[in-house]
Amino acid sequence: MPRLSANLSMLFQEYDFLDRFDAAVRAGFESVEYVSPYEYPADEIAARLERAGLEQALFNLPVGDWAAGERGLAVLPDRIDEFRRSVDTAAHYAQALGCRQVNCLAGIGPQDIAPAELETVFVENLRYAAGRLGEACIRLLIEPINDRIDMPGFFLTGTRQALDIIDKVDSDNLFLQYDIYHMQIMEGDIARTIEANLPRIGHIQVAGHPGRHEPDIGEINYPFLFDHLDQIGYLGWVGAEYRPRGRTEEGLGWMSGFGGRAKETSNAG
Ligand SMILES: O=C(O)C(=O)[C@H](O)CO
Ligand SMILES: [Mg+2]
Repeated sequence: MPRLSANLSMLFQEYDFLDRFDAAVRAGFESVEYVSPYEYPADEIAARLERAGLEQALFNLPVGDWAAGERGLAVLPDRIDEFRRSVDTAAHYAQALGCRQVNCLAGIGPQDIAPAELETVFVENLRYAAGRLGEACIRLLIEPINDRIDMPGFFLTGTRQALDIIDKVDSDNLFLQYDIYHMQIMEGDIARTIEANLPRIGHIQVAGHPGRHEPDIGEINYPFLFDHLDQIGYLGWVGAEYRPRGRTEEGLGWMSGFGGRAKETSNAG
């Protein structure tokens, strides 16, 4: 069974944000992740992590004005200075939280700017950020996200596109964040894609589809995929990034259930 990280932007919303850390460890998670730590002082979050004995698996670079619909700054030609400052902010938080990797959301590009121009901005921003974060021993990740349901207009939507961009950036500090839920919607072929790109994958996330609920609801065979991750030697975190159907604690049966079911699968084979 891979090591699990609780995504506190989606799980445990029954609690105030800072109380979600204790809830996560009570439920059996070893680490946490979330969209944004920046609303809280870094030392306050660090104290919650330490008290709970949790690792900080990941968070995002500042994403812009989320409530206004922004989903990252990295492709926006008129926000390059802000993007660069945001990298410093993320490095400060990552160091305070002992976090070894951060995810850069590409963003939603203005419709009147050609994709090729957005990509040029993205590549240059990523090259800057990968270098700056590398100096602090923090890995940079990019995550393709589905633009069919969750983020219409999002710039980065597929594995091939992400790997091409990583190649163009040409840094040894830029990795893929592979969110199985998004990639099931956009392209499928999950197990083979992960295996083929294992050294380039820095983080994996899970949710059921359709609905983005618990991983044991829907069409994706997570018992098989978790077993596969163990067999191919994936050593990173698997982030539980889903919208619980009810109270978070009541839907956590998958955490123990998958270990047993995955073992049965391999015994049967
Ligand atoms: O939406 C997702 O899948 C993400 O992981 C983004 O980084 C938002 O947290
Ligand atoms: Mg994700």
